[in-house]
Amino acid sequence: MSFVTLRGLCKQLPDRPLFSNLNLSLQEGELVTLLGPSGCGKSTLLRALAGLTPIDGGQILMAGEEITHRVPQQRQIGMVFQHYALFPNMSVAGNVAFGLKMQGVPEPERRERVMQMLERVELADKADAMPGELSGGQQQRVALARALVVKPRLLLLDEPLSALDARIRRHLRSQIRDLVHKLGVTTVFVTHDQEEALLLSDRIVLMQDGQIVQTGTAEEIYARPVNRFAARFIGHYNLLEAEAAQRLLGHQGPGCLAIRPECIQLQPQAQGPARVLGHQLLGNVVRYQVQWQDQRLDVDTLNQGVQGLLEPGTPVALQFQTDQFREVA
Ligand SMILES: Nc1ncnc2c1ncn2[C@@H]1O[C@H](COP(=O)(O)OP(=O)(O)OP(=O)(O)O)[C@@H](O)[C@H]1O
Repeated sequence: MSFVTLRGLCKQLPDRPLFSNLNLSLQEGELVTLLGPSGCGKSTLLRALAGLTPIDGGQILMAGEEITHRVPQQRQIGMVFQHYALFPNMSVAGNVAFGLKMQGVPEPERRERVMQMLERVELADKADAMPGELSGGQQQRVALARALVVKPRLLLLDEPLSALDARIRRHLRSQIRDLVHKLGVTTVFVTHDQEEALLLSDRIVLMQDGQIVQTGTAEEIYARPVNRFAARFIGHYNLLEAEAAQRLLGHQGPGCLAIRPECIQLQPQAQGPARVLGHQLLGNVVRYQVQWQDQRLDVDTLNQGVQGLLEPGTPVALQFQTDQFREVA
């Protein structure tokens, strides 16, 4: 049975509907990411779950109870935002203890729970520090501890890593994943970063223009995108219209052919039918842009070092892993 259910949610903006009849279920203990481009409605959906944004129709249920009209304080939800929003004049321990104090938890238990949670986020030695003395990543861990210490039924994270640098981001990402799984708290994580969603989620909810385009595990969405948008947004697929797929590859089918960049091999060849246009270094992967007749393709290869790079203008032959072709609407 689902733990959280959004049923027929509607949200009207002054000039247009954002959601109309949006449906989503979350299982207890799962970590779900809302993924989509800027403006698709991720934050509004999260805020509706939290009770911070009123909705114009539909129902929200948690553990079988309707909470649609409950104020945020009555929903037992923990939230972490992109900007840390810690109380600057309170110590780290004071910040984490705040919610427990509000709940009337007595001092000895409060102290014990705060220290336990700070240990879990590896900040026990900073209990007496002030937020201003901490790095961005540390402040975000305090915000996480503050949200979790009250044992929320649902944890909502709105782009919590966006303001951090790449290395800290990676570390904190796996820390969040491990922690929420260990505590078994149902979690919704908003991001526009597909890599973050692929690495974090038990399930991804892919959104576009206020609608859910596809839900599934990282593997499912990556390997079986339902449409062009999903194919571009998640897998960086090359898209060939049916006519081009037939003409160039002899592929018969009514839909658009989606080909992942890593499912094409390049071979330098004097008579090669395609030509390298340029490349981008993505760390251990080199992404080539290749012109093949009227089509421009992205091709990913392993980075074998600078001496192995193909210069712009190099003629190449292309080999395709045809069993990885995917037709999309
Ligand atoms: N109170 C409001 N009044 C008018 N328009 C709003 C309001 N709240 C949100 N919107 C609009 O709704 C759309 C969705 O916004 P939302 O912040 O939910 O998107 P998002 O996917 O979280 O984007 P981002 O990643 O940029 O935050 C945007 O076009 C935004 O301008």
